[in-house]
Amino acid sequence: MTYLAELKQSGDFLTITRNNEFTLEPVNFTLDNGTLVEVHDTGVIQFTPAGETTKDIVLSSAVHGNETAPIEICDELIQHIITGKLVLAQRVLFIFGNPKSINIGQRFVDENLNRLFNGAHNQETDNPEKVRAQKLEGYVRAFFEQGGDERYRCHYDLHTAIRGSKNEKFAVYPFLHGKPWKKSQLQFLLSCGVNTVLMMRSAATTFSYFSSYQFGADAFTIELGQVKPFGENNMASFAKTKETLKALISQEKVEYKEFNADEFELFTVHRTINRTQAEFSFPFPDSAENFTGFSKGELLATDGDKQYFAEVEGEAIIFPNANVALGQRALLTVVPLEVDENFI
Ligand SMILES: O=C(O)CCC(=O)N[C@@H](CCC(=O)O)C(=O)O
Ligand SMILES: [Zn+2]
Repeated sequence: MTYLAELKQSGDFLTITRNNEFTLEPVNFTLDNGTLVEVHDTGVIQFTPAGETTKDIVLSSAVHGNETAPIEICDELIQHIITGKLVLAQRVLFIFGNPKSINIGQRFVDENLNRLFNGAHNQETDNPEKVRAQKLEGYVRAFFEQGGDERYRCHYDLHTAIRGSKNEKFAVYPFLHGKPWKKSQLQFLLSCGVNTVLMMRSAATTFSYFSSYQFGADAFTIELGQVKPFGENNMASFAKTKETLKALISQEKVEYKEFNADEFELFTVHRTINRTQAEFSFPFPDSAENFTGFSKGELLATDGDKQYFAEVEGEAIIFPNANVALGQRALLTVVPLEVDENFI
């Protein structure tokens, strides 16, 4: 096996993944501490500690290849696990989503991988991202099903945003179909340095929605800052996230501080604006940050002949992107949300 010795010695699964953009022969081996290591495919590595575990945890990064900070965080965790510096107490599946897009330093190669989950890859024409989405769904399904449905499940899909954000770190809570939002998850996020959460109001084809909807996992898309090339991330700004993730995977039980609504900024989606026309534009510059609020009546976007104006005072913009494919989300707008009986 060509890469096995290298993996055992360095733990550098990221480089092995980058050197094998589309496939990698599966291998497995056991660490001195008894943890079983299983490489299922390029970018997909599973760890099963020898002792009793209670949680099945998925940590994904590189669903967008140019979002390097999450890749660096997961790379370090994987290396520490394989070299024995970090001893796991829980089952963990790490995923580097789109290896080729890491290598070309782009969000995606042919198509945005994070619009292809929950079956959305089942379209007539194939491309590598559709194939990958289908395979990743299979690995996540096998991982959760192998654990069994009595166990605790979570999936944190780590990203960085294209624009700067007034609230630097924030998370997207996928639509729960009426189930309550969990304060304990907000406490986990706060411990990661994330105090801002957007509650989605509809089904999606994102990776986090897939794990939430199909497997009842506590799942989030977590935006950890702004996109930067490798080597340009200020890793100090990710220290809390890294420590919290380490604790999650290496401890039997983690205690977070008591919930206090005042420590959070919560938002709910007001609406989604899709690009339907080739001529699509925003009236604000690329420097306009996520969470910038608009006054009622101000122009938000122009899609062909249709203009969208802010419907409520303070309607704030998230993920504006005029370059998305036709039919895709070009902008989310959000409004504040108070903690009420829908939180448990
Ligand atoms: O900054 C941007 O415009 C996009 C950052 C990003 O990749 N965000 C995710 C959010 C996924 C979700 O809605 O849960 C995405 O657009 O895929
Ligand atoms: Zn992303």
